Amino acid sequence: MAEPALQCIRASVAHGSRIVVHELELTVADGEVLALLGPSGSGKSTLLQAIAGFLPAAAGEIRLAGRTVATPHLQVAPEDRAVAMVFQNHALWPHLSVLDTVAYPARRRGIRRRQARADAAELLERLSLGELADRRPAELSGGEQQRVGLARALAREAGLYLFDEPTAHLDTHLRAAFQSEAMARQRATGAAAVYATHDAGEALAIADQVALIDAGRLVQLGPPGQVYAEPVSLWAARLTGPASVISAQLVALGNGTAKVTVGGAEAKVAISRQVEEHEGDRQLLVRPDWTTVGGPLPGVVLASWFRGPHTDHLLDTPAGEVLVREPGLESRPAGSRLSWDLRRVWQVQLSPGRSSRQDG
Ligand SMILES: Nc1ncnc2c1ncn2[C@@H]1O[C@H](COP(=O)(O)OP(=O)(O)OP(=O)(O)O)[C@@H](O)[C@H]1O
Repeated sequence: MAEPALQCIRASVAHGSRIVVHELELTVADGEVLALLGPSGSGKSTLLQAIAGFLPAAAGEIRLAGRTVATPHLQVAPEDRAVAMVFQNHALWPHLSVLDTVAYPARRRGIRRRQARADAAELLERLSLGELADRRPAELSGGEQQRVGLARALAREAGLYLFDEPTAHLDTHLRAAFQSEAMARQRATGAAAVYATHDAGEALAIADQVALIDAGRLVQLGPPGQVYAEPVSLWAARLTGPASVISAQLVALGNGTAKVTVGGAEAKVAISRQVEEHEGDRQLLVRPDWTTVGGPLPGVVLASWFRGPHTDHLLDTPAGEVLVREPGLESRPAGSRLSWDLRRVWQVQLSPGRSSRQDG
């Protein structure tokens, strides 16, 4: 079997004498995308810098394609690691046109000038940068410079791409274009990727595995659907999306279903096996997309937010406040009654997580 693209084995990383990444265990298979999701200051960039070779490992080991590149006694130079680091901000060479900037990685690989420029032009088109091809960095806006830097990073060939919040300053549509281009490249080349972000939607959309990082420690690791539906703590639940916690009675009915009682009314919900083991009066996690408007449960509208594809209503219910979701634009006046239904719940550990920091 092929060696994993990346293995962090109890890897710790420090800035000076301060350890900021603690004994991290991670494996990224060939072709896999791992999202590092954590609040600002949780250590995402620090970990990427250690993987890229800009920072040493304070403890443990980092392997790339089976080769040890970092231990406390070894630090293989960045240029000798087959990784491409994609930052938020890239320094561009002032004398090169956008086209030649993006053609540069291919030229370095020995590809002929005409071919390299043709490939670069195609990549620029796909990233909606075609019109800038002849300009120099001084003639670009800050956001355009950033996108050219991203294009140049994508033009590199590597076994592992490291993305450090690459879309943080991009407009929504450019963000989507960059994400789809980055993922298409990564799939086409069979490379693996580690993608650091504090945007849960982005992490869940692009990743095969999501690692939740809090204060330099791994809190949860799993496929997007699992970290979203089965967060290990309230902190993990809030990091991965909107969540309400209700106090309600839960009785398991078998076959992954249960009855939840709210103010004397009942809803039949889906549960995972872990929830079944804990039936009785519970603190239950409810995602807005696990609810529908209309149904057996009572509530009164406290506030509503139109979000484009859907409207979220905050309801006061006998089980506590719940965010309920309805497709489209629906105005429901504050104080009006709104019945609702519940399709799924998750038993949540109410400890906020390892750190006292909540949402960064
Ligand atoms: N060059 C540095 N010297 C000293 N401490 C640093 C340095 N860079 C980062 N730190 C500290 O290390 C910790 C982790 O920072 P890091 O930049 O890795 O977090 P992050 O998750 O990438 O945050 P962000 O999302 O804001 O980029 C923070 O406490 C930060 O203050």
